[in-house]
Amino acid sequence: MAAYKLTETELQQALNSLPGWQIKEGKLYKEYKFNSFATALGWMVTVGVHAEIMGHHPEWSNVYSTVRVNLITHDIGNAISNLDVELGKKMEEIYGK
Ligand SMILES: C[C@H](O)[C@H](O)[C@H]1CNC2=NC(N)=NC(=O)C2=N1
Repeated sequence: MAAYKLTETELQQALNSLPGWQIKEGKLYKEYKFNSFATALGWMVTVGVHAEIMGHHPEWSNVYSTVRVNLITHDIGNAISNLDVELGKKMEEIYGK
């Protein structure tokens, strides 16, 4: 799917449906907490499969049971796109399972 830069209005609407997410240094950011390293890693693997299917990949880091995620689209000059929102929603869906 093609990536397009979101307008400020679209971005605000997206944030309303992404609990705990914020704009940090120009990226869509969230810190996820898990019960254990294994749970965090399992979530990352499932999200990673979806990222690969989408052809859209997160910047993220893991320390024990914490995963910090930054979503940005390199192909459109490092702007937040529809694909970042789609991936963020997929992360929420998998986190809630
Ligand atoms: C060709 C390939 O689909 C592109 O390079 C994709 C890969 N994954 C990507 N991931 C992210 N986060 N941004 C991109 O612009 C991007 N581009």
